[in-house]
Amino acid sequence: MAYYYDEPSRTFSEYLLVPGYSSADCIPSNVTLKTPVVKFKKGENPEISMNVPVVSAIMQSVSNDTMAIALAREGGISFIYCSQSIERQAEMIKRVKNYKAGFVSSDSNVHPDNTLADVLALKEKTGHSTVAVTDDGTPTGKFVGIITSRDYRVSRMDTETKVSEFMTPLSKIIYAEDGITLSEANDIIWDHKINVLPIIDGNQQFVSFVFRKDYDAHKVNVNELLDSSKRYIVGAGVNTRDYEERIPALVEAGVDILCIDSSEGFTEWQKRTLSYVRETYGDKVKIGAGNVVDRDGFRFLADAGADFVKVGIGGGAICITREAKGIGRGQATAVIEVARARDEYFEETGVYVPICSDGGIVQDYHLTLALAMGADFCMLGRYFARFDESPSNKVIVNGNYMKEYWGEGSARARNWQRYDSGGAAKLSFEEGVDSYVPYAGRLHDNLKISLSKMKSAMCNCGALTIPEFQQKARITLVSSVSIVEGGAHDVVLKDQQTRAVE
Ligand SMILES: NC(=O)c1ccc[n+]([C@@H]2O[C@H](COP(=O)([O-])OP(=O)(O)OC[C@H]3O[C@@H](n4cnc5c(N)ncnc54)[C@H](O)[C@@H]3O)[C@@H](O)[C@H]2O)c1
Repeated sequence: MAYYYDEPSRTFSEYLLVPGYSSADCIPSNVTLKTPVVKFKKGENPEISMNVPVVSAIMQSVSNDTMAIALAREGGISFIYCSQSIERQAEMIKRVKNYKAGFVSSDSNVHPDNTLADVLALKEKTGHSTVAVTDDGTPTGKFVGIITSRDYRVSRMDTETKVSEFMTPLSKIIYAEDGITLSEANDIIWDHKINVLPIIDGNQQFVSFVFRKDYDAHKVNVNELLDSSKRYIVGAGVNTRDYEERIPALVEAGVDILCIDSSEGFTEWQKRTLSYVRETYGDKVKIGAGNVVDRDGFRFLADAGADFVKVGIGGGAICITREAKGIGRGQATAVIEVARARDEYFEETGVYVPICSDGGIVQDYHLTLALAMGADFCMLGRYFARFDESPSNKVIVNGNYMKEYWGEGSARARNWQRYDSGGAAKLSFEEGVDSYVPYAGRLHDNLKISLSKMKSAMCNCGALTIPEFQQKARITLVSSVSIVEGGAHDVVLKDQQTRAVE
């Protein structure tokens, strides 16, 4: 006879935090959101931690190199999607690892025979007023001069004037050699009171610009997540099929952490993939696995060598696994059970295996609840898909800006042909949908607000760190009637249609 659970499985919206005592030093600016990402032994520190407890989902519409740079800048990690060719995914990883914060590859370049008219057209197109002059007009050509708005007067000059006649030549420019650190570059900018510093290699080839105005932006990102060589940390998804080719290519490209991407992690496929990593790389290559929704699944993956375990089946906004196959579990219930299993495993073995809650985050407070219930960090898809930095198109739908967002189980993602049902018969049903989400602007602005809500709630519970929060949190189930009470109620909401009476 089938096993029946005593309790229904529940989602985050069914719970609330009950505040506890907060002392005077319990203020949001004192809260740290640092959290472990990979397993560690009792008394030791994890080799990878994050400064904010969020990662972006392994999805075509969410995590590419642009998103990875933006999120690492804020202290989190993106897992670049694996539903693409190995070469393309490795290229994305390389772009993140080669990205040097503060060193900007120029998008505005001309050659000496171009004219003022060309410069003005370029400025109109890029919106940038600093133009590099290289012998071939490319961003990597031989650097011969620079043009800023101080070099020309449109009202007094013929627009056919050649660039070579009005540019500031290299002999009159302060520049620096490639290899300089950002802080050294900024010192030169300050000492010489200049706005831009060209970086040139030993052969006079142009490498990048460092701008004075970026200095403050860089300083603002106190949470940036960097490796020991000061490069951004980046993750990548892998599957349980081509791992023997894909993982070496990603490792070669410099990936910091991998995660097996699947709706269901309690499988022999995942054990084989984890064994391959341990046999080939020992503990040097970090890899998470999942997804699971119960104690047995967690223990299976922890024993198989996972560095972290991802929790959640069917909770994603674009996921229809529950409807398609009747498989899944309420996200809150899954996190609570797996967190208990993680603590029990830690007691028994002295090894702490972090868990990641994947899916089901609709409101910002759901993130806070997931952490309170024991998640070490959360993976989000829809949340990040809404931002400028996600790879998908921005479109206008019924007069509103939207971003496209599609599931990895949708036909759109699966067009990248890796899926079959394990044999000759192709999977003929979808487990994800193709959709729009409201466009929300820059990642930095949105994440700042979400995390400040989290810090504020932690303070209400008297906690300054995530582990302390998990110890102190008191969580209550709410009745359906009190959920109504929690929203705006018994008032007439004002909207754009409301007109003042003169
Ligand atoms: N988290 C969720 O709730 C959820 C739900 C649905 C889909 N998804 C996403 O959709 C995508 C597809 O998920 P999935 O579970 O279908 O992918 P999957 O690749 O893990 O599994 C697809 C099928 O292939 C089989 N399989 C896996 N490795 C194999 C191997 N080496 N040899 C033979 N057969 C093998 C599996 O048993 C399964 O039947 C993933 O990106 C996943 O994250 C997520």
